[in-house]
Amino acid sequence: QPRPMTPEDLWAVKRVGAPSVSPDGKWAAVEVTTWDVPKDEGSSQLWLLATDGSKQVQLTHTPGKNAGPKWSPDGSLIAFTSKRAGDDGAQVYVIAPAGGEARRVSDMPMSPSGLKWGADSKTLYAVAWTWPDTPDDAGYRARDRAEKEKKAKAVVIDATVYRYWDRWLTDGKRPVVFGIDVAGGKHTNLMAGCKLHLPPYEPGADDYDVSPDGKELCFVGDASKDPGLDPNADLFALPIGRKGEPRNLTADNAASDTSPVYSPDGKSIAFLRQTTKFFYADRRRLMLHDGEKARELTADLDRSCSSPRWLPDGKRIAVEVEDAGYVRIAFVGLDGKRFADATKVSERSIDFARDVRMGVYLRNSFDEPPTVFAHGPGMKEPRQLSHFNDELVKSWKLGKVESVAIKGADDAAVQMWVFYPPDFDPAKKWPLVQMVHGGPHNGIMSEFSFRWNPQVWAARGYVVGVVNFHGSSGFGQAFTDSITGDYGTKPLADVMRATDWFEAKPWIDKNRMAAAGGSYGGYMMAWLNGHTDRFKAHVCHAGVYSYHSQMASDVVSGRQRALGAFPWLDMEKIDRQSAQRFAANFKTPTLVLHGEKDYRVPVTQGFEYYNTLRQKGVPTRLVYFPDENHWVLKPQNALVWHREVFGWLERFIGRGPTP
Ligand SMILES: CSCC[C@H](NC(C)=O)C(=O)N[C@@H](C)C(=O)N[C@@H](CO)C(=O)O
Repeated sequence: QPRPMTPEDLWAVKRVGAPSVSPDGKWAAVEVTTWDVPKDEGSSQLWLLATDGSKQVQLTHTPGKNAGPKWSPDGSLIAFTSKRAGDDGAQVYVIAPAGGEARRVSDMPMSPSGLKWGADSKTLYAVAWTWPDTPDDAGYRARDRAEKEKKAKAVVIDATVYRYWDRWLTDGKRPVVFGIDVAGGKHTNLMAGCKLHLPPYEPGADDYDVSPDGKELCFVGDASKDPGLDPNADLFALPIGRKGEPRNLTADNAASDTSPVYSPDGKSIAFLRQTTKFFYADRRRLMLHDGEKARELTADLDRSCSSPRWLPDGKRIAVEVEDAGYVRIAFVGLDGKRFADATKVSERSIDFARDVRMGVYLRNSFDEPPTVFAHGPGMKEPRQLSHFNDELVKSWKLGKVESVAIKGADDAAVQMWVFYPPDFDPAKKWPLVQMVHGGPHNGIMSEFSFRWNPQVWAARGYVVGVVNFHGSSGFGQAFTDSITGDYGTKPLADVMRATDWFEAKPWIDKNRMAAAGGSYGGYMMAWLNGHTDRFKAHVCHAGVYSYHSQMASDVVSGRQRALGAFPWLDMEKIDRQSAQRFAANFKTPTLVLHGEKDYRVPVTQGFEYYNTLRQKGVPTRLVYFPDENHWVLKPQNALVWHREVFGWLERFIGRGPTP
């Protein structure tokens, strides 16, 4: 008998990672993560999925994390990272697709990640953090020991960016690319002595590529004087195994150039380009560099591209594109011609078989956790390969999801998702929760969320509205950029107009409406509190309370563009966009939640908001997570989060239809 979905279900889902397909297209390797909630621990194992859909076979059994499988071009091995007995940190392992014992390839003092194979299947490449002045392992180990033995824990900072997300960047280590010999395990820092490094933010396989002949590394680096102050990520080509300086391939562009991938013949490099500085949501264009110059392939596409991947024919490049509520994989020809399916699901992480026409990718939607599918000639429809969650998904009684077009700020068309409770009866009156997304330049696509999952909220008996308000991604660049310099006004108007839309429905109980949001969505909670009393309760997770206080964020450069001014040049402008300015109006009971390791919206923002509400006598409660960052990622904490959030909503707007 199907039943409503619960927060526990989010931890019962087996979380499937990006597939890697065998060259002959017969198998896909994936990482599958399962969670032991009582132990608060995750474990990842590798599985093989037959692309004829006939079977799924577990390949690794060692407890812990076996991560990021990559199939070798000759088909003989699958590389992955794992921390096993005797390893200080994760190392590179290989395993035969037929199974058996995995073999440790690397023995590095650091933990490599972001693996890629060389075209000859003899070399693996990986990202690892090291000190620029410790070229060998002995030097690294000595420095590592010395750092750990230091009694003084004080950190002296003279960099612009010194921490990112939840990691301090003050130990002097920087991410670089290593080459690792698969047979002997010898590792070499390919960037030793070149003075550049990968961006120290979330370095990974997308930040570099190696030419098919193994003679050149192309990596993302930043040669500007102070990349924190004036960022300019560029692509650099560096000879491997011979002397040579890195050559800047994208010096003509002052903004960000990223995600290089060599064409199968090695003659060109596909990559992504932004042209507006200080704007993280600038449209990412798909570019092609022929060794001399670059040209854009998506000039007529008013959408942002990510994750470029060559098709083996060398004539097309696949990119992921957010488009009006869905993530689509678009195939872009070298002449700029494009093709993308218009399915009502989202698709990501495609990998192509080398020797046959076969693409394997992840499909997901609001109703379906990431699931592996294959598509190739002879298949009328994409074929489902993974079945880890079939039974669980079948056990859920999910409500209907609708996409509606409303008139938002300035009467402009704005898209909103509406989630109905599983037992929705339009003859009854239901409480409403407006769930406001973060960013602000994110969009809510039809994807399965493991944190803010609207279906879980709808299952509690709420109608849930999710507005892709002005500023959201996936609706064109002008829409994304339409809140620059005025972060609050249009998104507020959109949420209010969306709430009018709901209020006009006979099935909404106007007296039982609440709003909830995280990060920028949390900003919108405090902003709503200063501007309206129509909601009976708010939930504010990791919210930006004051844009003055965001000077303590890990990312500071760029806010002058977002907010329209540097604070010292127009303090009033920053103040006008800060929710704090409207504190005199605060009346709405608010649950505030925040994590200590949140460097994006520092935890003091949560304290400021909570303390203000408390001093004013507005009902409030603070849920503090000492071991979480901007997001709540641990199962036990996530269950507390949901218990507190749902408890708060129930206290002020109840749940289910009005009796
Ligand atoms: C496209 S992600 C948003 C990035 C944004 N960057 C900066 C420099 O502010 C950001 O981190 N915004 C947060 C305040 C936020 O709203 N985060 C969202 C999205 O990651 C969240 O849901 O956590």
